[in-house]
Amino acid sequence: MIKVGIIGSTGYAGAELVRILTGHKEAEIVWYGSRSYVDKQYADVYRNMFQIVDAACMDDNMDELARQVDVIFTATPQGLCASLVNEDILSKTKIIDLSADFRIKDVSVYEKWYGIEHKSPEFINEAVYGLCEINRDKVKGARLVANPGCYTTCSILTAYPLAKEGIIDMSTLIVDAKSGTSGAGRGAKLPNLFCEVNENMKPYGVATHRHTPEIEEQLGYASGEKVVINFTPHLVPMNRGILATEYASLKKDVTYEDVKAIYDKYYADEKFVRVLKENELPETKWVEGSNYVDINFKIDPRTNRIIMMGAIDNLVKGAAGQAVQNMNLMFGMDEAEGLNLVPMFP
Ligand SMILES: NC(=O)C1=CN([C@@H]2O[C@H](COP(=O)(O)OP(=O)(O)OC[C@H]3O[C@@H](n4cnc5c(N)ncnc54)[C@H](OP(=O)(O)O)[C@@H]3O)[C@@H](O)[C@H]2O)C=CC1
Ligand SMILES: CC(=O)N[C@@H](CCC(=O)OP(=O)(O)O)C(=O)O
Repeated sequence: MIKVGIIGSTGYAGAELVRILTGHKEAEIVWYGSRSYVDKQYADVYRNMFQIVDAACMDDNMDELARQVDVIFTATPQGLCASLVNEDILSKTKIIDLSADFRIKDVSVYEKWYGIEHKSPEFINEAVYGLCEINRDKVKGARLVANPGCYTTCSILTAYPLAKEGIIDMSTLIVDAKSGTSGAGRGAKLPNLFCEVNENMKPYGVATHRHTPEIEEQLGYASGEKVVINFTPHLVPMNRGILATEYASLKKDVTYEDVKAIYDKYYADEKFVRVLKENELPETKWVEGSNYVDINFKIDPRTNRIIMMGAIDNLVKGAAGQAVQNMNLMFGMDEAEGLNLVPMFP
């Protein structure tokens, strides 16, 4: 049994980790980390866990945690993991960080977009960007995994095969994405109150959202060129789900069959990526509660553009599910263990 500690177990991403790991055959949570609920029963913080989790929340003592567990998930605000990690801790345990601290290789880019000083830049190079479908082999040997962001997971996986095969003009790429409100976490924030979100749809972070450089960096590796995109996120009145719609000009004359063959080349054997049938478009409802990414595309011959679409559950493939997928790879377990979550409907 792998012993697991979660720092930030009381946030939305942490709670999703608890839900998924509760059903994992080879992992056991021994540390429910919290800042605000120390000594309180976890099942009193999240009552869906009544009679399922019998443990109290514990202080975020990283040194003690590193001695006790095989892997630590940090599901905490930006900057926290970077302020805790050091060589001693990494020599005792592995870390999967759900925040952005180790996702961006250029520390000055991180500091500019996040507006904070990076406290342990010496570990950035070592960290593996944990997008399993793309970096599987590197994840297997990692001590420190940077779990990708929710918008980024969806946006990158949706465009990756076409960027990699060079059939789209990367300078024309536009990513328009919508997220449910759980993406913003459990902390009370005025823009996320019921009356502000319900019956409403709003863009935010336009031209400034911190996921922009993460998408640009990863699609830059795929295409082999510097990528600069427009990324526009929107908040929509749903609990969970991300839908990314991406537009790019085609560099070649291609048919539906050509593009489908490219997606199949990369994803036909991927358990968690479902390239849909022709004319069936991704919807957040069909992936809710699961680790799937649903992807499809449409060629628009009038504009010579391709429209790529992807849907995920932000808390599962966009956070906790992907983190568990990374853990499975790091410990040589079945990559899908704990993740055989059938999407819920309605
Ligand atoms: N929500 C999502 O869909 C996604 C989130 N993420 C990332 O996951 C991380 C967690 O996000 P999310 O769960 O949404 O956020 P929440 O606000 O819901 O939870 C934050 C968690 O961090 C803990 N925490 C806050 N401040 C501190 C601190 N100074 N020291 C220790 N613990 C602290 C909180 O503890 P307590 O409540 O006990 O005070 C809580 O458990 C973030 O980095 C986020 O960007 C990534 C992908 C998707
Ligand atoms: C709806 C909403 O507010 N979503 C969050 C993204 C959550 C996420 O993936 O965040 P990290 O990259 O920090 O891990 C946001 O836009 O900031």
